[in-house]
Amino acid sequence: MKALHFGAGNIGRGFIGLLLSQSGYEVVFSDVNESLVRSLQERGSYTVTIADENGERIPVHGVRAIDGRDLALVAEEVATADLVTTAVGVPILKHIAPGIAAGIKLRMKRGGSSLHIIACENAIGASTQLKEHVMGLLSLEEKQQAASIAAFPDSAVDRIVPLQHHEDPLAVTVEPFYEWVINRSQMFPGAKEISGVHYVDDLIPYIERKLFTVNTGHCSAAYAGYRKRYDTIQEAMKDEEVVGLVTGALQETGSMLVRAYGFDAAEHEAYIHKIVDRFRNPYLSDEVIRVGRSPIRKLSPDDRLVRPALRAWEQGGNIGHLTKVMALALKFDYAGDPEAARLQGLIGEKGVRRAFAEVSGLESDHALTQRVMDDYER
Ligand SMILES: NC(=O)c1ccc[n+]([C@@H]2O[C@H](COP(=O)([O-])OP(=O)(O)OC[C@H]3O[C@@H](n4cnc5c(N)ncnc54)[C@H](O)[C@@H]3O)[C@@H](O)[C@H]2O)c1
Ligand SMILES: O=P(O)(O)OC[C@@H](O)[C@@H](O)[C@H](O)[C@H](O)CO
Repeated sequence: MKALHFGAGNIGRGFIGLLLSQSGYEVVFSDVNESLVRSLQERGSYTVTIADENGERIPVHGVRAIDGRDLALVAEEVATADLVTTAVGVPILKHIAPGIAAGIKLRMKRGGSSLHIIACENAIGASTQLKEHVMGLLSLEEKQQAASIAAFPDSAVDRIVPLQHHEDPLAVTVEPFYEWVINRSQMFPGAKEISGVHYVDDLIPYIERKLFTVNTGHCSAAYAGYRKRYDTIQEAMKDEEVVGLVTGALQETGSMLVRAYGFDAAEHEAYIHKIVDRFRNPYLSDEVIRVGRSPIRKLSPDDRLVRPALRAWEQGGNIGHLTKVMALALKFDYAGDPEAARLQGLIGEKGVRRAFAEVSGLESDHALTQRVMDDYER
């Protein structure tokens, strides 16, 4: 059994590649980072270290890697894979679509079996987004045929994997916790299950609970931490003011989620506590610039700040901490982050109100925009 995984980065090696290998797949990574691909080709293995008091080291053997820029090679691997997964970042999905589309065409020509293609990205409906990119590259006839051979189940993935700074370029340190949830209702019947994955028939409550708790809380710590000149989330989480903002934002998204999905309030509170503890993990060093990366994406309409805040506001709930985090995101001016630089350019060019309206999809005179602007001025 072979799994082709796009993106041999932190989550690719530290979570998806590891789980697929433990599940009996031969893992083939496709990546555009030449030195990473070369190291994987030369060594064919790497080590995952669990960031806790035991520091268990888990070897992952028998992996291969291909150059993701070689379209023919990518297509051949897609055509012969038993599973395709991705962890490349949402904006990259459109760039891997041509290789996947070419692979599906090849597979159809050869009369190959059905295939699941699962995007493991931090977004609602990431596999569906990938499907749209892929289907957009097929003719009408190919699209009809592809629908019976390729399915794109959405998924939610959760494991904190920081930027890695080791002598060994393939070594990856990850937190002990992980959760991978896949929408079974978008899969072909009778598919082999990946061990360690939780299959559900309705993914939306799971992905929203994850994105609007783990990722809302995480970026709250990152943007507040950046403002207070902390380097890592772990340092920021020692500051009671940062913790107050994080837990305040999570109370706001939590109340919204409990109202929207009928989650048990006490269980959700325990979920929040567990996540805040994960941010504090002393065995990890997770930089605020990673967690705050891509502020335009994080301020976009369906992401971890605007969507839960708008929904909470519509429900008549509190949003005072969330608007403050959005204001802090507008002040995330780390020059090494292309989106942060673009956002600061937009603010300089159009003013902060119009820049926020543009990235958030909210009207300039929306009540929520006004509250973000008030916090920004403060
Ligand atoms: N790191 C985490 O804690 C974490 C947890 C859950 C989800 N995620 C999500 O997983 C995704 C990847 O995050 P990451 O932290 O692993 O990032 P990363 O930068 O470590 O890894 C991304 C990899 O994709 C590769 N890539 C870029 N363009 C490519 C292409 N065209 N073809 C093949 N590979 C390509 C990069 O070279 C890189 O190795 C993101 O969507 C992120 O939101 C990350
Ligand atoms: O990957 P991003 O940029 O969407 O978000 C940064 C972090 O919050 C994220 O990578 C978390 O570490 C991860 O989502 C935990 O499961």
